[in-house]
Amino acid sequence: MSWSGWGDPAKARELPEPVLALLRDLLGVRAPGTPAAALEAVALPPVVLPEPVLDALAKVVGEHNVRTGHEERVRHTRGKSTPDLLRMRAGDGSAAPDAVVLPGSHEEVAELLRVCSRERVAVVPFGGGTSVVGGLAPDRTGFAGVIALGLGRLDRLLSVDEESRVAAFEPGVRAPDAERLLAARGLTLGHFPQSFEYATLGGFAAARSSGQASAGYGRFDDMVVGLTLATPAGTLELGRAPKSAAGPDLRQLVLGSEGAFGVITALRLRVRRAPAERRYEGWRFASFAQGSAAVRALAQEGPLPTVLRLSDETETMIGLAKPDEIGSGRSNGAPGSAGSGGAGGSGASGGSSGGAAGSGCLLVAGYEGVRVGSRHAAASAVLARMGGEPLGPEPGEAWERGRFSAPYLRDALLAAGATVETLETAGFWASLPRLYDAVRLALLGALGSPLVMCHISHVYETGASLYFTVVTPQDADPVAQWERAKAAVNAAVVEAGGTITHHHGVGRDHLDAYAREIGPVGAGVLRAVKAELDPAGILNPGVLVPRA
Ligand SMILES: Cc1cc2nc3c(=O)[nH]c(=O)nc-3n(C[C@H](O)[C@H](O)[C@H](O)COP(=O)(O)OP(=O)(O)OC[C@H]3O[C@@H](n4cnc5c(N)ncnc54)[C@H](O)[C@@H]3O)c2cc1C
Repeated sequence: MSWSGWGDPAKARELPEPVLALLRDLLGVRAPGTPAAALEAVALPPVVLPEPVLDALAKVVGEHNVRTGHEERVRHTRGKSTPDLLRMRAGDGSAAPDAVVLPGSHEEVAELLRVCSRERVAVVPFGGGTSVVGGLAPDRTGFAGVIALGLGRLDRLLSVDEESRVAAFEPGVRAPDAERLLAARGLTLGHFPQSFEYATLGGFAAARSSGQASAGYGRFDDMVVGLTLATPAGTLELGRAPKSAAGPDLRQLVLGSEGAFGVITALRLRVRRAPAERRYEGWRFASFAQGSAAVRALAQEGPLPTVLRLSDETETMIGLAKPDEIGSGRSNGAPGSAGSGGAGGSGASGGSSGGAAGSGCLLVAGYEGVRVGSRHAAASAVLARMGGEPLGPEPGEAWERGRFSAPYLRDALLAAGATVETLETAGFWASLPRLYDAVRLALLGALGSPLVMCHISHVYETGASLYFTVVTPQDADPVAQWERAKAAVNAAVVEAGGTITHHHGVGRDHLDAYAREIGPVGAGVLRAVKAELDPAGILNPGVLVPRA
């Protein structure tokens, strides 16, 4: 993983000329961004953890598994939000941990938590490091130091109960490895977030992740049937049965706990048969409102495809649903041109022309697993009844090919002088149009005339999430510029009655808005749980739990 950007450096992407022209002509991006500092030049604070404490940690995990080297600390500094990347590119490593500690078992995690509670060392559970909400940069005030608890050594598939369709994993297993291990038995989790290449199972549970195929496989929290949580107060073992009436479901207290209540050291996950058949395709709707009504009809009346994604007019026009094709020539050239959105041009192979070039909204529907033919036929009838125009397989297959590509564009955009960031929320169907308008207006108010794109890709009978991508020229202080925009959006989401996050989590970036969302009683409940499980307050301080 690139330390100052996203993903495998070998897959880094240059911006093609049409995209540079778009940045110049449409957005007014004039100057390139500051080039990324060299890794050796990142300024880190001195290691303040006293030697005896480092020795005590080494006694638990072995000397080799307590790392204080420059590169190791840089690679465990912050997550992968755009402000995180802007700070890292500028050589600002001020949030670095003093040490990276790598436990190899539940018992070692439990013992580390005891040592750290005693020595007042803050502990940041670190999975794939892909947090986009400031979940890996704790408030170190009052602590003797901070360690990143790297979970990469806890990377085993523990067991598979094929009869119950439950697989047990350690938390540091990355998503591609989980899929590979399950595929060997003909199984799948079906969890494919855009951070798939690097994020871990423990991180998915801790942040209540939701993947691109959530319509078919559910959110990650739907997949978790059991958990083991190491806390300073002892171990919590949860999940004796799929469902239970034995009081409140404490699993829900661990899901989304973002490392603030304990460290997830094992997960038992519902798995499914790997799909034998897959079918992806595109549809065109005249407007986002018309497409939303169609998506709602599928969510409420069924049948739901496995993947369902509706881009608004701007996202369709830019072609973000098919990032692999931006500027590649495969999509008729320039983003914003007819074919790039898939609503009209080249995407029409196998279907009708899709109407006016570049107009309307692209819907991608993917069907996987069993009864693909009959589900496709029934869902297609609903989409056609709701005004959809079939575009054939190409736009859907193009989306599937490029589904993990978009984050690689972000680094090139930052280097070119544009800030690009994503925001997400969710609400009930009846409030969704108001939420959509509120977020867009907040962004326009804060940033002037940014490019704002949106899609719906997680749907429920009662509502859906809205996922925005924003591109704007960087000013002299792009971090402060983005923080102003983010504060405006957070306020607008709360005001419009949406939730502050559908799947990215709370971290530090959403903490104030989250406190408003749950109110003083809710915040008090979280503080009480934290006080019980983590009396010394060492676990990810400043993340998730609102201060009194
Ligand atoms: C380019 C990009 C695309 C993304 N796309 C999606 C998407 O499509 N859907 C989505 O849901 N999210 C997405 N995310 C957000 C992110 O990938 C998720 O939040 C993911 O769940 C984080 O997993 P991780 O292993 O990287 O966790 P980390 O980033 O390492 O940690 C996240 C939080 O969980 C805590 N934590 C991690 N592991 C444990 C553990 N074992 N026990 C207790 N606490 C733990 C950490 O302390 C932190 O607070 C994206 C992020 C990026 C950068």
